[in-house]
Amino acid sequence: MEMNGAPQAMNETAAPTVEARFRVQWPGFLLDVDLSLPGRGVTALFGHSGSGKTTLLRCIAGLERQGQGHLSFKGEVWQDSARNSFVPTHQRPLGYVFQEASLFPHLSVHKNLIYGRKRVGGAHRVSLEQAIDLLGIGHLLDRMPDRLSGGERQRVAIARALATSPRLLLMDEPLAALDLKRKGEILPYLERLHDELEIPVFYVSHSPDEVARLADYVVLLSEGRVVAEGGLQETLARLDLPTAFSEDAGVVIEAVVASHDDNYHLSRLDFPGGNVVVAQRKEPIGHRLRVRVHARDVSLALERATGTSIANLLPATVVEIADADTPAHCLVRLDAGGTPLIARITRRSLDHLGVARGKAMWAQIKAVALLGD
Ligand SMILES: Nc1ncnc2c1ncn2[C@@H]1O[C@H](COP(=O)(O)OP(=O)(O)OP(=O)(O)O)[C@@H](O)[C@H]1O
Repeated sequence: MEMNGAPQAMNETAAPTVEARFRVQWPGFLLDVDLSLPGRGVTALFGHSGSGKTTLLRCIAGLERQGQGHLSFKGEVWQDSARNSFVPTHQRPLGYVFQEASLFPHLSVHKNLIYGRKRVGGAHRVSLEQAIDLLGIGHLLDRMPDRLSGGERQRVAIARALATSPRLLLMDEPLAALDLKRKGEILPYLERLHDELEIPVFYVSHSPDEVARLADYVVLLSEGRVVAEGGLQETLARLDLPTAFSEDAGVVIEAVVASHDDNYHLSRLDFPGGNVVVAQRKEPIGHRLRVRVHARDVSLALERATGTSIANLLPATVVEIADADTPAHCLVRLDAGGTPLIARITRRSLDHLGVARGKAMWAQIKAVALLGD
């Protein structure tokens, strides 16, 4: 199980306000999508390398003119190929953050930020101070870009994109060029953006961890097509998607810190359908957290086990059984009082326990790992 300070809106799927239809043909590749995306929160564009994530983001930015497309943002039409209308990139109110921060090398951090800001003129929805504060770069303003670490450079690039007061923020694997440690440093800032700004973010990633941590809505792409789209929790719990076959298969639960046990250094996190006890958290009672439960860390029992060191037992009903990545295993989707869980168990256990749809069982969450601490 993994957890982090959570974005708040995981289960709220706002009315679709970004309508995107594109058909772009490259030699040997066709992007063909028809999407209705939420106009708030973080939408992850997720898929393997070459699935078309960047091409889709570039289409939304107006950087791909060839091909057919229709794009409307909150009722404003940015592209309608059938009517030959196309709002050029520089007139679209968007910020774009690339894998590698592209700062002007001859300008200080502060001047880089000001430069981006000048471009938009009047309407400033995000103040410069707010952008600096959100990304924690106040102490870096006088530095030149070549004196920044990779993570700091990327934070400046994100602040610069924000300083342009975008109505839509596009991020193309903003953490891809960073090592694990730097990624860990930047993720909390991205979470803050999510929590504190109203700007919708389209976030390209092929990292299940990043998606679990940041996204509210997920678009799964494969070979230029949309394989699935929907709220994060429902989409991760689907057994018919390639995500279910990966090492990282599992669900995300939104929980609330319910109590702390100072004696044993534990905290209890509540969610619809139950609770889990984890190593003590620093967040106050009432704080919302995202909890990631990997399928490989969930086992099943017929009865509530006693005399075991396993603490986290939840009553759950079997909803669906599907193949897993090896013939020896299968995936079982469970409903724990409204919260979906996936267990990866052996076929032998499946038969042995008589696991079947509708059966009431106990799910045991075996391992607890924390993400983002
Ligand atoms: N300008 C272009 N001309 C020709 N082919 C292109 C062009 N841009 C992208 N492609 C091809 O389109 C396909 C999708 O590429 P895209 O970069 O959108 O995928 P991706 O999912 O973002 O991949 P990655 O995760 O590796 O960045 C790839 O096969 C790529 O080679």
